[in-house]
Amino acid sequence: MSSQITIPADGQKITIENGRLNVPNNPIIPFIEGDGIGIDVTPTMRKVVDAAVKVAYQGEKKISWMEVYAGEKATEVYDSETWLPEETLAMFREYRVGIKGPLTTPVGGGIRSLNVALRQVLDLYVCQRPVQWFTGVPSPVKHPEAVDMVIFRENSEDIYAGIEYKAGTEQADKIINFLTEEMGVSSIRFTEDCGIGIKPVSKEGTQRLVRKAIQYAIDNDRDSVTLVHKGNIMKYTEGAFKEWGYQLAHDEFGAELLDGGPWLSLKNPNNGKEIIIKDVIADAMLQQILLRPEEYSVIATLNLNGDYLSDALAAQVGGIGIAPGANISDEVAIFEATHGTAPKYAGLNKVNPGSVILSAEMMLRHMGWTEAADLMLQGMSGAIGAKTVTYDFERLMEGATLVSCSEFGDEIIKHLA
Ligand SMILES: NC(=O)C1=CN([C@@H]2O[C@H](COP(=O)(O)OP(=O)(O)OC[C@H]3O[C@@H](n4cnc5c(N)ncnc54)[C@H](OP(=O)(O)O)[C@@H]3O)[C@@H](O)[C@H]2O)C=CC1
Ligand SMILES: O=C(O)CCC(=O)C(=O)O
Ligand SMILES: [Mg+2]
Repeated sequence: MSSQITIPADGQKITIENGRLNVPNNPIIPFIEGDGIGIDVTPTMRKVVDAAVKVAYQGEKKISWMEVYAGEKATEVYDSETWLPEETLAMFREYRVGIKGPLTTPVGGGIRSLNVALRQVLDLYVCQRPVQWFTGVPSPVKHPEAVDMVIFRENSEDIYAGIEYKAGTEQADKIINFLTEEMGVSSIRFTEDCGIGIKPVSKEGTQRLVRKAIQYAIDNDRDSVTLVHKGNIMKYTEGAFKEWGYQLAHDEFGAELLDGGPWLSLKNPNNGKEIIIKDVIADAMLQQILLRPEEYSVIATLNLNGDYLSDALAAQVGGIGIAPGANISDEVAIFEATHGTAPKYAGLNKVNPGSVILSAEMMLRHMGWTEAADLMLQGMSGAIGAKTVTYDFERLMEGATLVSCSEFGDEIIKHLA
C-alpha cells in the first residue's frame, strides 16, 4: 500500500535520550483529525496551539503538523476496509508525541474500538485524565472548585481488552462448556444464547499503572493516591488490583501501614510531606466524588471504572466538552479528548473544542513547552471569564454570549496576550 502521509519538510523528530524526551524547536507532531465533531474541534485546537506557541516563543519554536489517518477518513484516503493503517501506527511510534480527535465505535457489532486498538497496539498503558474546574464554568454541584483530581486509568487490560464472544457462536458455547464441565461452574444462569466476556487483570499491568500514579503524586505534591476497585465482587481481578497496588506502594516507595492498615502512608522524598495510599470500592467512589471531592486527589483504577469515573467527574466541572486526556507509554504519548464523536453535531461548528484544546495543553507540558501550555490555560480562563462560550456552557450560564466552536478558539487566542 502506498503512503498517504506527507511528512513536513521543515520539521524534526522528537527523540528519546536516556529516557528523556528531546524536543527540537520545530517538532513534527502527527495528528488524527477524528470522526464526527473531529472536523470541528481538531482544526480549532491546531489554530489555538499555533497561536500560543507563537506568542510564547516569538517564532523561535513552531510545530509542524503531520496528518495521519484513522477511522472514517482512513477509509476514504486508503480504501473502505482500512480503518487503522499500519503507517499511522508507525508514525506515532517514530514521532513519539501525537494528538487525536474522537473516533466512532459502533455498538453491538461492526469494528472494534480504534481508540482501544491504538492504546493496545502502542501499549499506551496509562490513561491520564485530570479533572479541574475553571472559574465561571457552569456546574451541577455546589462546590466544583473542590474537584481537583487526576485519574490514572489502566489502559491495556480489563474487560476493555475486547475478548468477547457473541451469544450462540461456537466460541461462546465452547467456553461455557469448558466452564461448566471442566471448571465446575454452576452459576451461569442461562447457558443457552449467552455472550461471554473475559476480564484479564495482571500484576504487571496493575503495578506499572500504580507506579505512575504514585510517582505523579510525588512529582506534583499531591497528598493521596486512591485505588478504586470493585474487589468485593471481582476478587481476583479488581481485588487483586487493590492488593498489588498496596504491595507496590510498600515495596517500591516504602509506604508503611497507617493506623494498622489497610491504608498506607509514605513521605514525599521531595518535601517530606505525607502521601496517603488508600482504596475505595468503585460504586461508593461515585458517591464520594459528589459528596466529598476534597478528600481525593490522584486516583488509580482499572480500565472500565476509569472510563465511568472520568465522565462522571467531568460532569462536575462542566462536562466532557472540556475534559482532557492523554494515553501514555514509556515511549509514545497520544493526547485525546475524553468525549466521543457526538455525531448529531458533526460539521456544525457548534461543540466545545475545550477538551482537545486542554489535551493539547497537556501535550505541550509533556514536551516541556510550559510557557505555551500556561498561555493556553490563560486563554481558556479568559474566554470563559468573558462568558464567550459554546452552546453547552451558554445554556447554563447567565448573561453569556453564544459562540461557535471556531469562534471559541478565537476567543481563547484573544486572551493569550
Ligand atoms: N476517545 C474516543 O475517541 C471516544 C469515542 N467515543 C465514540 O463516540 C461515539 C459517540 O458516543 P456518545 O456516547 O454519543 O458520546 P459523545 O461524547 O460523543 O457525546 C455524548 C454527549 O456529550 C456531549 N458532548 C460530547 N462532546 C462534546 C463537546 N465537544 N462539546 C459539548 N458537548 C459535548 C453532547 O451532549 P448534549 O447532547 O447534551 O449536547 C453529546 O451529545 C461512539 O461511537 C463512541 O464509541 C466515545 C468516547 C470516547
Ligand atoms: O473507544 C470508544 O469508542 C470509547 C472509548 C471511551 O469511552 C473512552 O476512552 O473514554
Ligand atoms: Mg469514555
